[in-house]
Amino acid sequence: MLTQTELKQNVADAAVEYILPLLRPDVVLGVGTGSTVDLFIDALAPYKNRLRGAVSSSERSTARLEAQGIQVFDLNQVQGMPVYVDGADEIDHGLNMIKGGGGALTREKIVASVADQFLCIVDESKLVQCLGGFPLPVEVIPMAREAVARRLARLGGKPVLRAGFVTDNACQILDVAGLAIARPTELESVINGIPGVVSCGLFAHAGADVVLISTQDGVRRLDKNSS
Ligand SMILES: O=C(CO)[C@H](O)[C@H](O)COP(=O)(O)O
Repeated sequence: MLTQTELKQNVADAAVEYILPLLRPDVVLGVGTGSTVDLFIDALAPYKNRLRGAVSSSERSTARLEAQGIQVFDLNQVQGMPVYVDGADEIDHGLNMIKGGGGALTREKIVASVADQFLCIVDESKLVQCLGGFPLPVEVIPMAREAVARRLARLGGKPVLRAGFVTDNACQILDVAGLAIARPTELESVINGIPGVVSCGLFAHAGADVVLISTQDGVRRLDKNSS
């Protein structure tokens, strides 16, 4: 029986296999945040001379990339990237995701938006029929926190401040349990439209293009257009 860490290692290795054909000396990769991505960064390190570098979605990943000798570029220095690699807290069969368990959702969404494709890497515990078991992270501007929390409660959620946590954007996170996420695209728009919300952890307007799922029987792949 593989442990969750071993499952994450296997999908990190599979992600490196996936991106190897895309590497060229002028290529910059988009890199997400989290424990699965940490393993991906380490697995990528032996190939660092085959790429120009990376754009990172968090201070955490920047530190890990630089420790592995992979150059990190500011997004403003980069025109585009062939692929963005990141984990998820939940993903459904339509490749809609909940992200932000690590609190990096806003930068993740920004970097992903510049990439040609989003490669999601998860272990099988993250694949769900319907999103919402994992409380939805919502990044808020601190002065709007309580006003946003009231609006989220009116949508049926139970927002809880992530205590002691400050995002890389000097903002706060409300983790919202209890939301019925039958229509993720609509809910993403509604929450993003609340004044004071920086972004919410629903990735439905721009979900994953490909997901690699680590299982006890190996890594399997789902593509957006075939799922
Ligand atoms: O969205 C994220 C960080 O903001 C991560 O991708 C998500 O939390 C999954 O993390 P892990 O790979 O540690 O399970």
